[in-house]
Amino acid sequence: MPRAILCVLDSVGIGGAPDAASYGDEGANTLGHIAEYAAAGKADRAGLRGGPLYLPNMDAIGLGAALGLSSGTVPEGFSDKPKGGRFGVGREISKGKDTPSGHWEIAGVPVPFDWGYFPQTEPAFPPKLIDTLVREAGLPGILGNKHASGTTIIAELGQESIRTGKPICYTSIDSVFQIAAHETHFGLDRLYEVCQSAFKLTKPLMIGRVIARPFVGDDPENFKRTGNRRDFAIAPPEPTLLDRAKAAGRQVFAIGKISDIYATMGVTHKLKATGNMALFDKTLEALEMAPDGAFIMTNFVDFDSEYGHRRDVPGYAHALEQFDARLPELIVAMQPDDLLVLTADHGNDPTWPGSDHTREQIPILMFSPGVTPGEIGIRSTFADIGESIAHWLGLPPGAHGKSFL
Ligand SMILES: O=P(O)(O)O[C@H]1O[C@H](CO)[C@@H](O)[C@H]1O
Ligand SMILES: [Mn+2]
Ligand SMILES: [Mn+2]
Repeated sequence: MPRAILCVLDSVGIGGAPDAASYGDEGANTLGHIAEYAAAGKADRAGLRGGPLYLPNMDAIGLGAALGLSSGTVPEGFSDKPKGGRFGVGREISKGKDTPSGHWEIAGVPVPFDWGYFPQTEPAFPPKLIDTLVREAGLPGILGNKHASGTTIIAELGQESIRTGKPICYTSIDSVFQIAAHETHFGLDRLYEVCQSAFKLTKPLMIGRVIARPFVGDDPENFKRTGNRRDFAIAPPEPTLLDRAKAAGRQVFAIGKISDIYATMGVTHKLKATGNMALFDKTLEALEMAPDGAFIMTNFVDFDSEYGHRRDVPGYAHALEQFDARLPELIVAMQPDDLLVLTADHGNDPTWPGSDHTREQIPILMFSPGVTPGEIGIRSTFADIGESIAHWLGLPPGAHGKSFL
C-alpha cells in the first residue's frame, strides 16, 4: 500500500499572491528574492556560503519552474523544464498568512473564520487579559506587552525578566500570544504552565496560538532560544487529512511542530527534533519504520524562525542549500509507490521590511517513481495538496479541494 511524505519548508514562498497588496506584501517573493540577492553576490557570508543559489535537486523536480509559474521569472541557474516530478503553485484561500492557516489548508481544511489579533499599540494586550493571567498563574507581573521580534525582545528584557521573575509577553502580526522566559531561572515546566493558563484566556479571543519561548544564557550577548519551544494551538475546525488518515487506521507521523500545529489531532506518532538537519534525520527514521499506508509530515521550521523572521538572506540561502543537498537521501529511501511532496505554508521574505510573514503563493513539488512528470498549474487552494495525498493513500475525498493526481 502506498505511503506519503509531506515536507513543509516553513515560509518558502514563491511570490505572486494576487491578494498580496491587502497584506502590504505586493512584490514579496521569498525564494525569488533570495535567488536574486545570491546572483548579485548579496547572499555571501564568509565561512558559510557564497555565489548564486544552488538547489539542483529541488530544481530537478520543479522548484525553478514553479517559481517561474508563480512570479513570471525563473532565476538564472534554475530550469523551467524539470527533469522529473509534478510541479505547480498553491494559492491560499484562508485569510491569515500564518502557520496554522497554511498547514490546515494544506491538510484540506481552509480557515473559515477570522483570527483574533492584538493591535500594534503599547500595551498590546487588553488589561483584563493580563490581570487575569497574572492572578491565575501567580505571576509578579509581565514584561513586554507589545509587538516584537522574539530575539530582539529577549536581548532587551531578558535580564529584567531573570531579575524580577516576570515573563516576557509579546505578539506579532500573526494571531499569537508569545511568552519568553528563562529555561532554568523561570523554569521550563513553569513556563508551560503559564502558557496553558494563557491559552485558556486567549482562546475566546480567537487567538490561534500561545507559544512558549524558553531561552538560556546570562546576558543579552548570549541569550539563546532553545528547542523547547511549545505551541498551544486551537484545534482545526474540521477533520484534516491527518484525522482522516488516522480514522482509516493509518499511522500518522508528525515530525517537528506538526503535532502542535494540529493540536495533536490525527497524530499517532509524534517525533521532535531541533534544527532542520535533525528534522531531516527524523523524517528518514520515520520513513524506515512507517508501515504501508502511513502518512509522514514534517515541518522544517528553521527557514522561517531562524532566517525569515531574522531577515537573514545568506542564512536562508544556506539553509535551502543544506536541505537540497540532503534530498537525494530521502528519494533513495523511498519505496516505488511512496509519494514525496515538498511545499510551504506562507512566505517570509528576508529582503522585506519588518520581521513578519509575507503573503505569497507556495511551491508544490511532487515526486514518486510512479508519478508522470508535468505541470499542475496554479491551484486555487492549498487544499488540493491534501486531497491529492488522500487520493494517493486511497482515502475518500474530503470537503475541500481537488486531487491533481
Ligand atoms: O520573532 P519570533 O519570536 O520568532 O516570532 C515569530 O514566531 C511566531 C510564530 O511562528 C510568529 O508569529 C512570529 O512572530
Ligand atoms: Mn510557518
Ligand atoms: Mn513564523
